[in-house]
Amino acid sequence: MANYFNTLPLREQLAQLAQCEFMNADEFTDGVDALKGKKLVIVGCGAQGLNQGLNLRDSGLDVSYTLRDSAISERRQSFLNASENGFTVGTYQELIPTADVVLNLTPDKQHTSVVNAIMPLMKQGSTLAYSHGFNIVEEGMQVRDDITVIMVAPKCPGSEVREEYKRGFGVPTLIAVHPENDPQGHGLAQAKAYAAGTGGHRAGVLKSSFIAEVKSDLMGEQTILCGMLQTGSILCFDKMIEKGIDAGYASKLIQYGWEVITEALKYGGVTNMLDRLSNPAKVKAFELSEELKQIMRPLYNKHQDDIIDGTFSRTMMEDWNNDDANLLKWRAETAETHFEKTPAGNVEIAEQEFFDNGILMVAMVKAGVELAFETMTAAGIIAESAYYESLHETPLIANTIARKKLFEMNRTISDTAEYGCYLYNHACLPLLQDFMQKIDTDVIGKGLGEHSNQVDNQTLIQINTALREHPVEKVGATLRGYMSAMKKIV
Ligand SMILES: NC(=O)C1=CN([C@@H]2O[C@H](COP(=O)(O)OP(=O)(O)OC[C@H]3O[C@@H](n4cnc5c(N)ncnc54)[C@H](OP(=O)(O)O)[C@@H]3O)[C@@H](O)[C@H]2O)C=CC1
Ligand SMILES: CC[C@](O)(C(C)=O)C(=O)O
Ligand SMILES: [Mg+2]
Ligand SMILES: [Mg+2]
Repeated sequence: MANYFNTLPLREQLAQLAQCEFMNADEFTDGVDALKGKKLVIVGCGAQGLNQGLNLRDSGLDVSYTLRDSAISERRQSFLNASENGFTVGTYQELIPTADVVLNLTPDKQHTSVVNAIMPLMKQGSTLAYSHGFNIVEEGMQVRDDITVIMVAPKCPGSEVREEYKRGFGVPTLIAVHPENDPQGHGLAQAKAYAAGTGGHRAGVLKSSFIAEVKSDLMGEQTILCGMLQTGSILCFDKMIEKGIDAGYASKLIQYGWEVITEALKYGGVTNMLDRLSNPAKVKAFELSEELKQIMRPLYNKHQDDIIDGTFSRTMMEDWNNDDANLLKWRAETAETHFEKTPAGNVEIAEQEFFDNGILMVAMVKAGVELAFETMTAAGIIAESAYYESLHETPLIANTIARKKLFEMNRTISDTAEYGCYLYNHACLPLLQDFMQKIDTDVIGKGLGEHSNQVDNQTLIQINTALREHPVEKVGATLRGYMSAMKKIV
């Protein structure tokens, strides 16, 4: 199989990268109708599988699960997830031939073998759905001509897909139809109904392409969403220990700090996050983030370039073929970091203190969000999609660190995201070594304290303007506006 993106002529690559359109709420008036009465069979019952299935069933659709034989006979967690929630569970032979739509929600690494196993069993004219386009775009999976191939990709971890649905809302979702596999022309109607069934239509749906989804999703997860938070956690923690800050305090400041800081991002973007700081702290955070952006820009460009030309996927697939040797080694190394091994202390940290004593963390989030957004849009990804993959999803990933540190983040995200996260971390740690030499506890651990509260008017005006004028803030304001308007309707 060849990398599908690399087989396309340049103009087609560019057209598909730029394919992304925010859909109006009135395009979802039919709700789940296109899938009503159809049999949906989900392969895999993990992070996305379980949570999407629960939402789809609550939306009135007929959902069951198929698992590999060993998962059923050994009553593994995926079997328990499905059966204890009252779903029918069966083997591929039992359920795939009955399915109108097969939702492939197994890890990306398994897609080729899973699709090769289920395809011969699939009904004539049925549909194969994905939540990430890696298999189609990077591996060039060829699907039988009579089968429709769609994607419904929630822009968040599986746990949030369910939590938002239970709140009567949903999560922003990207949908697509593979142009090579839409024999009956109903791919879009089915993808819309599937997105509505998960609740995604209440938060905002982007009509996009498999290619745009893959090239933006990989970029977001490797850089700001997971990589930057991992690197930032390790560097900030080690610096505080080096400077004599209590280990329990340092551990708590970071473990919960990302969540508190990025909550401000969720409500009012980078501007609001920096507005939570005093004026001198804001100036400091801005200056640090500008320096960070300059140092890290080549790394962000490299990640995007390697994703676009297929270098990243080739490298990761080599690791797949080597029994995940690197992934497993890097996972074990992460578990051994000082940050990961130091429990959060039993100390009270007030909400504002996370900002005041975490100026460097604020600077890292700002730098990472803006760089990821700038790099994606420079590569042809549309601003709305780049926003979801940089700013929007950062708080959702930060929540996972608050639960159980980097272990929880890397457990919750896909294996593909975890691999890319470590790759970024290994490159970024040495890159920031000199920068970190100059860092002291005024920006991480203790705050600016009683230092002069004076700022230069012109400097402050320039900083506020730069913050508010950044393109991620413009598109963010519009998209957050849609989300809150839609939330009120529910
Ligand atoms: N994690 C996330 O939040 C997000 C994931 N996605 C995408 O969703 C898809 C699913 O990812 P995710 O939910 O993380 O996956 P998980 O790792 O959580 O999936 C695990 C499930 O897949 C099954 N499985 C594993 N290997 C095989 C195999 N060889 N054959 C059959 N079943 C297998 C497991 O069953 P068993 O018990 O047999 O091992 C289990 O039910 C991916 O394409 C991912 O990119 C998209 C957005 C976010
Ligand atoms: C963290 C990245 C993600 O793409 C996601 C949760 O959206 C993944 O692959 O896990
Ligand atoms: Mg994603
Ligand atoms: Mg992903």
